[in-house]
Amino acid sequence: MGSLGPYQRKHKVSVVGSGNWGTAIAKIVAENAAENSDVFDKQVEMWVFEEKVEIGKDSPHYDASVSGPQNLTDVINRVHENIKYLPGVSLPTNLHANPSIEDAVKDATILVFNLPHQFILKTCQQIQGKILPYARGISCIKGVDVSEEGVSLFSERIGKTLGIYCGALSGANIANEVAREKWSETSIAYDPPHMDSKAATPQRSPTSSQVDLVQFQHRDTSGEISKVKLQALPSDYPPINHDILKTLFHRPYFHVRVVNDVAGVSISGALKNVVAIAAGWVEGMGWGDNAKAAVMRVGLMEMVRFGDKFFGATIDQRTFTEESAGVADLITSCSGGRNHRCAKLSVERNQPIEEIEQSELNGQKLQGTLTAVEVNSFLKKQGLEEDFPLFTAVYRILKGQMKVAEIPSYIER
Ligand SMILES: NC(=O)C1=CN([C@@H]2O[C@H](COP(=O)(O)OP(=O)(O)OC[C@H]3O[C@@H](n4cnc5c(N)ncnc54)[C@H](O)[C@@H]3O)[C@@H](O)[C@H]2O)C=CC1
Ligand SMILES: O=C(CO)COP(=O)(O)O
Repeated sequence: MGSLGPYQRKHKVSVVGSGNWGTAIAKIVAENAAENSDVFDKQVEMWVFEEKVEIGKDSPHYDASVSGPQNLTDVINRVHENIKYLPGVSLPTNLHANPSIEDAVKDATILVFNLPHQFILKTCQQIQGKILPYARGISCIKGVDVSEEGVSLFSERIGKTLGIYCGALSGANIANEVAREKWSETSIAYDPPHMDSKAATPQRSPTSSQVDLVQFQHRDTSGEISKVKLQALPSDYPPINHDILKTLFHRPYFHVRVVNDVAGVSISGALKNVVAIAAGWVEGMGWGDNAKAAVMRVGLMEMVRFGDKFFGATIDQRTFTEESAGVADLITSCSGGRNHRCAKLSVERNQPIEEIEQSELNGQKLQGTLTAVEVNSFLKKQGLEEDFPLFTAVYRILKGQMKVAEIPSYIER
């Protein structure tokens, strides 16, 4: 992409998270930052939750002069590979692994959040008041923030916690495939309040101190309406809009469609993980593809019903069928995802899925197990468990209150 116009400042991009998907997305944005150095600062920061790693003698990265466990960040910056969470994939040299979250985010105008959902709110609290007030975010997290009281989108929780606008990215994107540059599609949802489109004209008067009070569109089922002071992006930066997000995320092997439906993109990404667990169990039973297709059919219906019931006013139902974040993600997750794989192994080995997660994933985290429990606590409080029989069955099987063999009769009721 060529120059975006007469802007004097470049966007600085930071990725918060460095797991399997966190690192794959960081690779993508670092590649694009390097290729679009008129718009983006070349160096991309990636915050790493620091830990020690050992490099075995049989590894190509073994260095006899360095003995014992090493910091993961030091290893990533030395060998340009995340040997723990994305082994075997070379990372661009302009991607910098940073163990300090405050340092990693302090100058960023675009923050990409990519962590297992259980860690995101605590992580955001660590950087409250320490980011640029006019930064914008994209959440790649597949989960929803659910409590007995209500369901809210992580993009909105991040936005509220940090006082910024945050969109969402989700799609049929098994990280190991994307990182190896096998073609896939994704959906980015970005629909900031009108002030950002006004900021698209560099002629406008505005300074970094301009503050607009913006009422965020309410998508929280608890009924809470939040007002967030959203600061306009200074006009010497290229506007953060659909075009620039495409420039940042689209690769020849990673095709991006940018839409406005943040709720639809987020909800489908979260709920498909619950369905993928059921699909894995059914496959583990040796019941075959027809059975798995039945679980996926019912699961998709429940995803759509959930979105309609709790986010009806704001969601675009077409997202579930027309965007990568919908049915395409459901299909890939029920074939090659970790939730599916661990659930399948748990039936085959007659072992709890948490034990399989521990033994098979080397620190990566399942999202479907936690989401199933969180969604159930909300549905139970609403008296709606029976309206979502597959989600309820997944919860009950996880809790040992039902058996996988009961799924067919339970979801038919
Ligand atoms: N892996 C995949 O294929 C895809 C994952 N996603 C979604 O992306 C999100 C992030 O997933 P992954 O990057 O795959 O993570 P992951 O499953 O690889 O999780 C490991 C990450 O969690 C971090 N971590 C562990 N304890 C932590 C703590 N206390 N605080 C902060 N971080 C901690 C680890 O340092 C590591 O970076 C999830 O919501 C997932 O559903 C989305 C698309 C594809
Ligand atoms: O979201 C994914 C693919 O789009 C990956 O799903 P898993 O977390 O089950 O691997």
